[in-house]
Amino acid sequence: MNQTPFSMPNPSLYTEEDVAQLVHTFYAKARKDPSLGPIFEAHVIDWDAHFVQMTNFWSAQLRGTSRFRGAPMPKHIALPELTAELFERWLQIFRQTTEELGNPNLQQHANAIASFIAGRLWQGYQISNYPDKQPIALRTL
Ligand code: HEM
Repeated sequence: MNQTPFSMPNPSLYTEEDVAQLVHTFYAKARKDPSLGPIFEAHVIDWDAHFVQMTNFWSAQLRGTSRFRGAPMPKHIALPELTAELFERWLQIFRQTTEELGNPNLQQHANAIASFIAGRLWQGYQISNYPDKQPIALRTL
Protein backbone atom coordinates (compact mmCIF):
# COMPACT_ATOMS: atom_id res chain seq x y z
CA MET A 1 0.00 0.00 0.00
CA ASN A 2 1.41 3.38 -0.93
CA GLN A 3 1.89 6.23 1.46
CA THR A 4 -1.13 8.35 2.24
CA PRO A 5 -1.52 11.58 0.26
CA PHE A 6 -0.95 13.85 3.27
CA SER A 7 1.40 14.15 6.27
CA MET A 8 4.84 13.78 4.74
CA PRO A 9 6.96 11.10 6.43
CA ASN A 10 9.64 12.73 8.55
CA PRO A 11 12.54 10.67 9.90
CA SER A 12 13.79 13.55 12.01
CA LEU A 13 10.58 13.60 14.07
CA TYR A 14 10.43 9.92 15.07
CA THR A 15 12.97 7.18 15.65
CA GLU A 16 12.77 3.47 14.82
CA GLU A 17 12.36 2.95 18.58
CA ASP A 18 9.26 5.18 18.53
CA VAL A 19 7.83 3.08 15.69
CA ALA A 20 8.61 -0.22 17.43
CA GLN A 21 7.03 1.09 20.63
CA LEU A 22 3.91 2.12 18.72
CA VAL A 23 3.55 -1.35 17.19
CA HIS A 24 4.23 -3.29 20.37
CA THR A 25 2.00 -1.11 22.56
CA PHE A 26 -0.84 -1.37 20.05
CA TYR A 27 -0.65 -5.16 19.83
CA ALA A 28 -0.35 -5.59 23.59
CA LYS A 29 -3.79 -3.97 23.77
CA ALA A 30 -5.33 -5.41 20.61
CA ARG A 31 -4.43 -9.01 21.48
CA LYS A 32 -6.24 -8.64 24.81
CA ASP A 33 -9.34 -7.12 23.24
CA PRO A 34 -12.32 -9.49 23.33
CA SER A 35 -13.40 -8.71 19.77
CA LEU A 36 -10.07 -8.21 17.96
CA GLY A 37 -7.80 -10.51 19.99
CA PRO A 38 -9.24 -13.80 18.70
CA ILE A 39 -8.93 -12.61 15.08
CA PHE A 40 -5.24 -11.85 15.49
CA GLU A 41 -4.60 -15.09 17.35
CA ALA A 42 -6.37 -17.08 14.62
CA HIS A 43 -4.60 -15.46 11.66
CA VAL A 44 -1.14 -14.38 12.81
CA ILE A 45 0.99 -17.50 12.73
CA ASP A 46 4.41 -15.98 13.40
CA TRP A 47 4.23 -13.01 15.77
CA ASP A 48 7.91 -12.08 15.43
CA ALA A 49 7.49 -11.85 11.66
CA HIS A 50 4.25 -9.87 12.07
CA PHE A 51 5.97 -7.35 14.36
CA VAL A 52 8.75 -6.90 11.79
CA GLN A 53 6.16 -6.48 9.04
CA MET A 54 4.14 -3.95 11.04
CA THR A 55 7.21 -2.03 12.17
CA ASN A 56 8.33 -1.81 8.54
CA PHE A 57 4.85 -0.62 7.55
CA TRP A 58 4.69 2.13 10.17
CA SER A 59 8.29 3.11 9.58
CA ALA A 60 7.46 3.61 5.89
CA GLN A 61 4.40 5.69 6.74
CA LEU A 62 5.95 7.84 9.46
CA ARG A 63 9.65 7.94 8.57
CA GLY A 64 9.64 7.29 4.81
CA THR A 65 11.75 4.12 4.96
CA SER A 66 11.24 1.53 2.22
CA ARG A 67 11.58 -1.84 3.93
CA PHE A 68 7.87 -2.70 3.86
CA ARG A 69 6.92 -5.43 1.38
CA GLY A 70 3.34 -6.45 1.69
CA ALA A 71 -0.17 -6.38 0.37
CA PRO A 72 -2.51 -5.17 3.11
CA MET A 73 -5.64 -4.94 0.96
CA PRO A 74 -5.84 -8.60 -0.18
CA LYS A 75 -4.78 -9.82 3.25
CA HIS A 76 -7.62 -7.96 4.95
CA ILE A 77 -10.15 -8.83 2.24
CA ALA A 78 -9.36 -12.49 2.95
CA LEU A 79 -10.15 -12.21 6.67
CA PRO A 80 -13.60 -13.60 7.43
CA GLU A 81 -16.38 -11.53 8.96
CA LEU A 82 -14.74 -8.13 9.37
CA THR A 83 -17.24 -5.40 10.23
CA ALA A 84 -17.38 -1.63 10.61
CA GLU A 85 -17.48 -2.16 14.40
CA LEU A 86 -14.21 -4.12 14.28
CA PHE A 87 -12.48 -1.41 12.26
CA GLU A 88 -13.86 1.23 14.63
CA ARG A 89 -12.58 -0.75 17.62
CA TRP A 90 -9.19 -1.12 15.91
CA LEU A 91 -9.02 2.67 15.49
CA GLN A 92 -10.11 3.27 19.08
CA ILE A 93 -7.30 1.07 20.41
CA PHE A 94 -4.83 2.67 18.02
CA ARG A 95 -5.79 6.16 19.22
CA GLN A 96 -5.54 5.10 22.86
CA THR A 97 -2.08 3.81 22.07
CA THR A 98 -0.80 6.98 20.39
CA GLU A 99 -2.28 9.12 23.17
CA GLU A 100 -0.43 7.08 25.80
CA LEU A 101 2.89 7.35 24.00
CA GLY A 102 2.96 11.07 24.78
CA ASN A 103 4.38 12.32 21.47
CA PRO A 104 1.85 14.80 20.01
CA ASN A 105 3.47 14.88 16.55
CA LEU A 106 3.43 11.13 16.29
CA GLN A 107 -0.10 10.99 17.71
CA GLN A 108 -1.53 13.38 15.15
CA HIS A 109 0.42 11.95 12.22
CA ALA A 110 -0.16 8.25 12.98
CA ASN A 111 -3.85 8.76 13.82
CA ALA A 112 -4.46 10.52 10.50
CA ILE A 113 -2.76 7.71 8.57
CA ALA A 114 -4.59 5.01 10.51
CA SER A 115 -7.99 6.64 9.89
CA PHE A 116 -7.29 7.03 6.21
CA ILE A 117 -6.09 3.46 5.72
CA ALA A 118 -8.81 1.94 7.90
CA GLY A 119 -11.41 3.68 5.72
CA ARG A 120 -9.77 2.38 2.55
CA LEU A 121 -9.40 -1.18 3.86
CA TRP A 122 -13.01 -1.27 5.02
CA GLN A 123 -14.25 0.13 1.72
CA GLY A 124 -12.17 -2.41 -0.25
CA TYR A 125 -13.36 -5.18 2.04
CA GLN A 126 -17.00 -4.37 1.39
CA ILE A 127 -16.63 -3.93 -2.36
CA SER A 128 -14.86 -7.27 -2.61
CA ASN A 129 -16.91 -9.34 -0.16
CA TYR A 130 -20.34 -7.72 -0.52
CA PRO A 131 -20.40 -6.40 -4.10
CA ASP A 132 -24.18 -6.13 -4.17
CA LYS A 133 -24.44 -3.99 -1.05
CA GLN A 134 -23.96 -0.25 -0.75
CA PRO A 135 -20.68 0.27 1.18
CA ILE A 136 -21.08 1.94 4.57
CA ALA A 137 -18.54 4.39 5.97
CA LEU A 138 -16.77 4.10 9.32
CA ARG A 139 -18.29 6.33 11.98
CA THR A 140 -15.01 7.32 13.55
CA LEU A 141 -13.09 8.72 10.58
C1 HEM B 1 -10.72 -4.79 11.89
C2 HEM B 1 -9.49 -4.27 11.80
C3 HEM B 1 -8.27 -5.09 11.48
C4 HEM B 1 -8.03 -6.41 11.70
C5 HEM B 1 -8.92 -7.45 12.38
C6 HEM B 1 -6.70 -6.69 11.17
C7 HEM B 1 -6.09 -7.93 11.20
C8 HEM B 1 -4.92 -8.25 10.56
C9 HEM B 1 -4.35 -9.57 10.46
C10 HEM B 1 -4.95 -10.84 11.06
C11 HEM B 1 -3.22 -9.47 9.73
C12 HEM B 1 -2.27 -10.61 9.33
C13 HEM B 1 -2.72 -11.12 7.98
C14 HEM B 1 -1.79 -12.12 7.38
O1 HEM B 1 -0.56 -12.08 7.60
O2 HEM B 1 -2.28 -12.97 6.60
C15 HEM B 1 -3.05 -8.08 9.38
C16 HEM B 1 -2.00 -7.58 8.65
C17 HEM B 1 -1.77 -6.24 8.45
N1 HEM B 1 -2.56 -5.20 8.89
FE1 HEM B 1 -4.38 -5.38 9.74
N2 HEM B 1 -6.18 -5.54 10.65
C18 HEM B 1 -7.10 -4.54 10.82
C19 HEM B 1 -6.94 -3.21 10.47
C20 HEM B 1 -5.77 -2.66 9.99
C21 HEM B 1 -5.56 -1.26 9.75
C22 HEM B 1 -6.59 -0.16 10.00
C23 HEM B 1 -4.28 -1.14 9.28
C24 HEM B 1 -3.50 0.09 8.90
C25 HEM B 1 -3.74 1.30 9.39
C26 HEM B 1 -3.71 -2.46 9.20
C27 HEM B 1 -2.45 -2.77 8.74
C28 HEM B 1 -1.98 -4.04 8.49
C29 HEM B 1 -0.77 -4.32 7.75
C30 HEM B 1 0.19 -3.31 7.14
C31 HEM B 1 -0.64 -5.72 7.71
C32 HEM B 1 0.47 -6.53 7.03
C33 HEM B 1 -0.03 -6.85 5.61
C34 HEM B 1 0.93 -7.68 4.82
O3 HEM B 1 1.66 -8.51 5.38
O4 HEM B 1 0.94 -7.51 3.61
N3 HEM B 1 -4.64 -3.36 9.66
N4 HEM B 1 -4.09 -7.36 9.90
